[in-house]
Amino acid sequence: MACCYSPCSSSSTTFSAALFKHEAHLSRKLTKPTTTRKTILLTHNLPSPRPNKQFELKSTNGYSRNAVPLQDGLAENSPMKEPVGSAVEDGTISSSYSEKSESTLSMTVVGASGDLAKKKIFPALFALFYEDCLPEHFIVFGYARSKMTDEELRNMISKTLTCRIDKRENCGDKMEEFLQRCFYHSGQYGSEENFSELDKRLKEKEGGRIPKRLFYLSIPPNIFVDVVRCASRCASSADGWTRVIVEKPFGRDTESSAELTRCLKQYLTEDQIFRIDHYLGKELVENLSVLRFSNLVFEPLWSRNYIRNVQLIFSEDFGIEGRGGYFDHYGIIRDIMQNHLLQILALFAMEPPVSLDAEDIRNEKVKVLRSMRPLKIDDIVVGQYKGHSKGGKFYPAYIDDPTVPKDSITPTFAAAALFIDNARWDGVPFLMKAGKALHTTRAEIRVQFRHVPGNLYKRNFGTDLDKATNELVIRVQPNEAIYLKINNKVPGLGMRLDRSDLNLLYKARYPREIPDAYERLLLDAIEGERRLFIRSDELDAAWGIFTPLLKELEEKKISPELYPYGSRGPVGAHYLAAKHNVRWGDLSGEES
Ligand SMILES: NC(=O)C1=CN([C@@H]2O[C@H](COP(=O)(O)OP(=O)(O)OC[C@H]3O[C@@H](n4cnc5c(N)ncnc54)[C@H](OP(=O)(O)O)[C@@H]3O)[C@@H](O)[C@H]2O)C=CC1
Ligand SMILES: O=C1O[C@H](COP(=O)(O)O)[C@@H](O)[C@H](O)[C@H]1O
Repeated sequence: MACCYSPCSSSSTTFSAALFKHEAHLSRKLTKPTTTRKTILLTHNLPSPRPNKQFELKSTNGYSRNAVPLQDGLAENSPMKEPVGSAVEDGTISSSYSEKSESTLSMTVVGASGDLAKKKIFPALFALFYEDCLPEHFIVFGYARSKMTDEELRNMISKTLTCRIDKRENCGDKMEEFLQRCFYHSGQYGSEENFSELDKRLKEKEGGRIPKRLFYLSIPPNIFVDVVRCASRCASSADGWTRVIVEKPFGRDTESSAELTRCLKQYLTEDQIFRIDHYLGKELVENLSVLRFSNLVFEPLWSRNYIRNVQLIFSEDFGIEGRGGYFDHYGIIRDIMQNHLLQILALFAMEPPVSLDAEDIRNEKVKVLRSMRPLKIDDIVVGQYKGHSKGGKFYPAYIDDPTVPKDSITPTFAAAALFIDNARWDGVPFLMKAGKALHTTRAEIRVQFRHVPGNLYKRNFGTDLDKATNELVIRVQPNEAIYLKINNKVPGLGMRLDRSDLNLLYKARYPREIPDAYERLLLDAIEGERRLFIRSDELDAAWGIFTPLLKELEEKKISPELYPYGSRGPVGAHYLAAKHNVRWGDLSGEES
């Protein structure tokens, strides 16, 4: 496939040299993990020369925020050879330590006029500001081609900012304060001149403080590399750090993803790249490891010995609604399965990591992904929604959308059976199902346990023993919950058994608003915490599972099974599950 990104430029030797140097440094770092941890502990115990509110915060992995390594890949000419404010191993403090409070955070949302920026990024930044999670000195720049003044940007984003339902004090004042820190610069995505102008404006606002610059690429993927080239050459931080959050899609297959990574790495080092998968920022996905590794009752059951199958289910009750320009080129397998559902699967199935350090966790995720069998055509069912009338209303087919070609065979639904060929999971089907325009909107993990051996109450269950097995449901959204289906005696003199739920319903137990996934992820990127971002080898392993299948589907032009808008999806999904002796938990009729 031809490179869809702009050709890497002539000065790449300089960057490659920097990259080489940095990778050498990184590999030293990776082979000496204890050094990093020692540094963290030392940093923990250091008195802060000046109180800084950042020092009171906790990063999302539970470490003190300043315990998270701030060290990033440094550009060739950067004078910053040690992270600002870091402690060295003998307990001394680097000379620039006291300057830390004199640094400033500059966030540039590239593609600020777009849907994601308005819907998610600006509101998440405001929520962080509202919760006092941003440093004292910060600014937010919007960048896009659309012409807008600072005031017009503020106007635009003010429409989507909200205060937490449970915390409304000073909402208006806080919003105004936040908006005053927001600015806009209009420019082309591939223009170094325009990025130099942005740099100038950033510097004006940074007021001589050490800049920590975060760029969020909220733009179509074909311009990622252009932006990274311009930002790294003309608007990166000379003496602080520069990080780039990259939105999906990270390519369409193994080759294009590797090419994207190769092109990005002409200008950035791996640890400057924050590949976002917003499902990793969701509360219940974040809780998965806590559930597994901090409760004795779950982890011992977490294997082929007790688990019959695992189901990862995503559904939306609306269709593509004008996003066909993007979606038709990718389809549901790339849009949801290869990233969101596979990331959940990796966290679910990985071995216990050595620690909560980003690299320890990501190493385990890579291992489990690499143990997975590449998908075959027999392991998948694809579907596409068709028009349907209900209650006097007509719901259009996928191909009725003006942004979709009339003869499109892009799947809007897929169900797949995946297998992990390792000792823990040998033979356990991991079923995935993802679809648009279905009967409900939901994302959940269902764990179906094996039958109780020699069950004394067998005759109380009738013939369908599957129905009597325990099922653990982790409902990611909506109505976050964790519940365990158990068998219970119905109170009374007889011996009648009943299916009941041990139910942890979040809104009942934790009556406060759950932060949006983007808040957690932005905060982590600001803090340099990489645990919830995708490393390049992880991405490569993920594509390895799906690429052969995606190619075969496209080469053979496999037609999707049509299903009515608002239905439960194609019947083929049931046959696929049945082939592996599985019944979809969400369709059992007793779902909560
Ligand atoms: N929207 C969502 O819910 C989600 C989006 N994403 C990803 O986030 C990124 C941004 O998404 P979204 O905001 O929806 O995208 P948009 O299509 O809204 O694009 C964002 C901005 O990029 C500019 N742009 C759009 N098309 C082009 C083009 N062909 N060439 C150059 N510039 C263009 C426009 O700004 P201007 O014309 O002013 O320059 C636009 O406002 C994408 O990578 C997407 O895949 C990921 C998950 C969910
Ligand atoms: O990444 C994507 O996610 C959304 C669903 O996200 P959610 O947080 O609302 O569940 C999906 O609609 C979109 O197609 C996809 O690109």
